[in-house]
Amino acid sequence: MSTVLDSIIAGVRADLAERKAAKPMFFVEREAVEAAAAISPMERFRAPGLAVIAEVKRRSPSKGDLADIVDPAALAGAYAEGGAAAISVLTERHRFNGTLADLDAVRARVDVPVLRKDFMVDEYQFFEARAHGADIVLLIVAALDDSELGRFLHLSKELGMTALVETHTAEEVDRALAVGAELIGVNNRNLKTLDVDLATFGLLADRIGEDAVKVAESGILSPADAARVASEGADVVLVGEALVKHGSPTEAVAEMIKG
Ligand SMILES: O=C(O)c1ccccc1NCC(=O)[C@H](O)[C@H](O)COP(=O)(O)O
Repeated sequence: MSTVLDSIIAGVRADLAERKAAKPMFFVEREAVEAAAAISPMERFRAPGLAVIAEVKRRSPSKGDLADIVDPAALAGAYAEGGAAAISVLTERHRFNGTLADLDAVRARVDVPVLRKDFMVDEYQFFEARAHGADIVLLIVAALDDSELGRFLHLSKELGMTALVETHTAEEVDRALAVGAELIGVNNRNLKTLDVDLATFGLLADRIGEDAVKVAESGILSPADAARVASEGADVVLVGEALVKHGSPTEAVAEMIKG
């Protein structure tokens, strides 16, 4: 049976085919090599205290329209002012109303690392991410086989980027560890059903162990939720909805950090 994730990826592949036709790989590879070097988020993520990856998120398959973000750079600047350790920018068009132009605008505004949050299924997207200034890319274990996972992790590193390897089950955590992921996310949202269960992070955190940096993703709606996952071992939280709907993004990030 086809899942939400399958249908998102079908749209991503169709868009990708258009971009590849408009700008062949050779040109994107050159732009990636010429881009300013990527910034590693790992030192900040490993530092004491909870780090926040603050997301620029207009809409989502689970919640529909969330916020009318006309100036993503201003939002990212406000997040950085509140102490965000990194900014996540959704660049998928059909379900999230994001663009690569959002990534460009955010990259130009902030000095903290920037995550290109998309559904990465093809080498081209990694060169493209780097060409547009991304420092971090997302690898969703549920969307990739082991060979793709290993290849894309390696390619991310070769381009100087850090891969956030996203899991949702014990088996996916084991697959992430097997390819040597150093930054592992547990998504509290099941991308096949869109159900959110904040307990997911706590159930999987121990399995990740102490070597990898642990990121709790999705469904963190309040500082109390952030404090909960931090107490369960999260080094980092990735937050979208709660920040874009808060009204004062700088304060919202600062409150999440305090927990
Ligand atoms: O947000 C969704 O509905 C969604 C559905 C299908 C695939 C991915 C989806 N979201 C991407 C994310 O990972 C979240 O934007 C991110 O973790 C922040 O989540 P939240 O704080 O709950 O907005």
